[in-house]
Amino acid sequence: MGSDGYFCSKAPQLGFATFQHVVNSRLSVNLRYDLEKCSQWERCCLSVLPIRALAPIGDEKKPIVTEVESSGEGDKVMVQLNELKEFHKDINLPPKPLTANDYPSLSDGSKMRVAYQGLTGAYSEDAALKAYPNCETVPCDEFETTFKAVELRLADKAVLPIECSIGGSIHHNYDLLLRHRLHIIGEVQLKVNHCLLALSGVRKEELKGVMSHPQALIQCEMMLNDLGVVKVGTHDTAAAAKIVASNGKRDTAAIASSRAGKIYGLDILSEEFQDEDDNITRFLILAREPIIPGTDRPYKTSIVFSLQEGPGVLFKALGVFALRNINLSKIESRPLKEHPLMVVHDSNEEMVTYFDYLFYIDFEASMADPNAQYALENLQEYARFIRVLGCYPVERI
Ligand SMILES: O=C(O)C(=O)C[C@]1(C(=O)O)C=C[C@@H](O)C=C1
Repeated sequence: MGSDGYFCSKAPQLGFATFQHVVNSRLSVNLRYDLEKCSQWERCCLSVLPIRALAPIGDEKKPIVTEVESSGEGDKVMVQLNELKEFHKDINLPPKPLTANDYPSLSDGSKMRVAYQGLTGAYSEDAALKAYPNCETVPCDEFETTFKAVELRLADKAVLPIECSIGGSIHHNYDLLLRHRLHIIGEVQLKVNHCLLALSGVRKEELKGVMSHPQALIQCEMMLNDLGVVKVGTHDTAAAAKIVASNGKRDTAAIASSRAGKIYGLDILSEEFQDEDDNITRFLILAREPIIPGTDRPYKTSIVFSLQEGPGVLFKALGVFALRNINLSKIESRPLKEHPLMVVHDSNEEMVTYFDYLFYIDFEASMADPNAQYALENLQEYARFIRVLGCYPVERI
């Protein structure tokens, strides 16, 4: 066994399952699970886990810190090609291992470090602060860096935008959820009110260009077309505000939040600049450990699966939820990159190829609910692979 992970062999007829935990290809812990004593939810996981362990999906490699240095490019985490280039603020020292005291209490969010993509003033930081008002936010260079920051214990949680009510799904982040092993432990629905920001005294008529994150540019597309300006994409909305503030150009504005305007000293030319009044972005909160699902309040479960070949398999797969009256709140498909083509034989034994997909589904039920467990057991009949990405309380806006 070459890589880290859980490996499971199941012997339900004997009443137990064996787990082997392999770390750094060396350390191995064997766990014998007594099926009689397992709750239904645990048993359901046992049956889903082997599929997950065997599925050759995603990048199994864990990031390795090979270098720690300060790039002096501001306070952002950049972990590239398995290298930690810089961690937050001004530390030049390697990250110190966390002790039990470093673990924050979940009750008030104090001391918790939450990684997000962007500069200070980005909407993702607003989402982090909405979820954990007293947290320390950790700005990161890329979305993938937020995952690595949590994996490397430089942050406790990551906040990741996953879909916008105007622009739709953020596909790259769906791919990252599968490539990494973090768990979804919550969601944040954030009302996004864009402002058109410029240097003091600038009028709209003077503008030739507007900068922002591509999602924000999409959300304000009609307004920008009316202005007749050139749209320029930036890493995040706060970065656009920072560039406009620091380059001193009076013909360029930024789309960002009013908070970003204050931070970077820009004037607001227009508020609620988005094309639709109701502009909501949904963020996921990710952590190294899953939360224990409950039934005390409405919960949502996010899964990803790929399907066996055959007619109507997707219909049957979705049927396992409909049959149990479980509502689906989201479905997204992504190409199965390692095996993009599915080869099947038709009735004349001719070879036919289809694109092959991963399906991401959010369903409105808790994994503590037997109904949801039966649905997943049933789904296994049609799936080649299933992974539970997380079960978490539903956030209503
Ligand atoms: O650029 C930011 O401020 C972000 O937090 C990213 C992001 C996104 O990726 O959708 C978040 C919310 C808004 O929809 C626009 C941009």
